[in-house]
Amino acid sequence: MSGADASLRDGALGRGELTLRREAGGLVLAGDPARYGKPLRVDFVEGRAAHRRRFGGGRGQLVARACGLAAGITPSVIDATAGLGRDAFVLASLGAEVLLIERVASIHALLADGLARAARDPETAAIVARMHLAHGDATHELAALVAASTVAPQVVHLDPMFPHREKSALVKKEMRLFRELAGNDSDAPRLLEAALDVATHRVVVKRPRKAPPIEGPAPHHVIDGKTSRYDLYVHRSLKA
Ligand SMILES: C[S@@+](CC[C@H](N)C(=O)[O-])C[C@H]1O[C@@H](n2cnc3c(N)ncnc32)[C@H](O)[C@@H]1O
Repeated sequence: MSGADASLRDGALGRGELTLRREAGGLVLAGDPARYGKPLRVDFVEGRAAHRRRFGGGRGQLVARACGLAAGITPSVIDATAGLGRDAFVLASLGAEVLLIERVASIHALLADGLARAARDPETAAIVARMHLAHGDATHELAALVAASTVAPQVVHLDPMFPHREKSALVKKEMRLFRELAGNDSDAPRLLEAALDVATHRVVVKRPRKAPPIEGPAPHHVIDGKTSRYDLYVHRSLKA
């Protein structure tokens, strides 16, 4: 699906297979549970995000190392494939200013709702104050979206969708819902080009461990994790 089709990406909503509705705990995206599993919502206050914030391993976490967070170094980051904001929240928890860009309107709406709820909670308010959300297609508008924000593009973080990246049935259902909305992000090579143009220091790309790098220039470094890895494209080193 090309970036020009971004307005069609919420097609599953248009076909009535998925609905976006407000519940007591916030905005949820829901469909037939047999096909899509549990409704999707963004929650930075409780659950997985809270657990990771409290016990997650700080700057030793894969995403933090890939983005260059180290003792005395906290770069600003553009997360050009924001999704549910999990990676961005980890980076913001560690002190980074992050611009999150998401092109799918319903996913952007879930994120905006999750950020607004987290802004009202004393435990997460300071963290989400560092998270700045934009709606747009980073493949086509990255330079303009970055220029309109206050976040410097020292590091651009990319995590495009990749087919069959997770094994468990539970995650597969969540991924199915996501894929219905986002497609396979087949324009990732052009997104990488756009990211390399705006990043002042590095572009980092999250991939499933065994997947090939995104088509284009070869990464300079690779950081391997248990299930995923990061390909690093380095313009210049980050300094304290
Ligand atoms: C695998 S998910 C990212 C998950 C995210 N890293 C997280 O921690 O929740 C990929 C997301 O990037 C979005 N996306 C992909 N290409 C994009 C682009 N060119 N501009 C904006 N968003 C994009 C997709 O719509 C999808 O929501």
